[in-house]
Amino acid sequence: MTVIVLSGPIGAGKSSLTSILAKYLGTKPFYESVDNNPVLPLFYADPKKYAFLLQVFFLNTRFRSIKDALTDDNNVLDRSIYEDALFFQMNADIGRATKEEVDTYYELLNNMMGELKHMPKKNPDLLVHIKVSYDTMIKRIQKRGRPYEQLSYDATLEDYYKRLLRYYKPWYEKYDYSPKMEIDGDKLDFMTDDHAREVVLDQIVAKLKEMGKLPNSWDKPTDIQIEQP
Ligand SMILES: Nc1ncnc2c1ncn2[C@@H]1O[C@H](COP(=O)(O)OP(=O)(O)OP(=O)(O)O)[C@@H](O)[C@H]1O
Ligand SMILES: Nc1nc(=O)c2ncn([C@H]3C[C@H](O)[C@@H](CO)O3)c2[nH]1
Repeated sequence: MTVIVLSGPIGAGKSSLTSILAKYLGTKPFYESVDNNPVLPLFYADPKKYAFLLQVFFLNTRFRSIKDALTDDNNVLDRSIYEDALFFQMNADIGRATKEEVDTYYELLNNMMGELKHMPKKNPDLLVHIKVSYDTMIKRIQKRGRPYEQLSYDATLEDYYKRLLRYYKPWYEKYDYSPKMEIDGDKLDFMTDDHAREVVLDQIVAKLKEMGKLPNSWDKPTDIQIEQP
């Protein structure tokens, strides 16, 4: 059983790479709740009011996914519980949560992380982090087109996104729940460039091999269908 988690800023390409990887490795993809998330549009309209509620929503869905993913089978998750505190801490730092909300959040998070220690598998096998610059992030956010994420919807999102990128660097450096590797999301256009996609998949397979974590049943597929969103 092999569990891979993706990480990276908004629009970095996590869902896209999750789908590609799941097809390539023949594993099961788990996606973050976005289009079926009733709190996300409320948060972008009024971040101060909804930051805590959104975080509890995500924490709950991420906890369910990682619990399922660590229980059986080979899985790929497009973002995991390990990035949850990064988002909430950043929102708290810019005044979007009260002290009571911050304290309650961290108690809940610690409680949930404690539960993972009792799972058949305690940690993922590999974290694949997609690193992107601000320019790439914005291009991808525009390409995907969720209205409430656009700078035209709220000009203060520029600061929010730039800040998010600053929080990711130390977060990735500190992450130690599993082995990790970084993909250059600026250079490797794995959605439209076949060669770039092969480079990315080769890098991930090489890392899994080196760790002895490539599923035994795996055969390199000759072709995989890429769904353009
Ligand atoms: N490497 C890439 N090259 C070119 N386009 C990409 C790449 N990665 C993602 N995209 C495009 O950028 C957009 C955002 O990608 P995706 O939804 O996978 O990001 P994400 O990291 O899952 O975002 P979020 O954090 O918001 O869930 C999509 O339109 C996708 O097709
Ligand atoms: N505040 C906040 N906390 C989170 O844990 C979190 N995780 C994701 N998101 C937002 C980013 C994208 O708009 C969209 C898809 O990733 O959801 C979050 N927002």
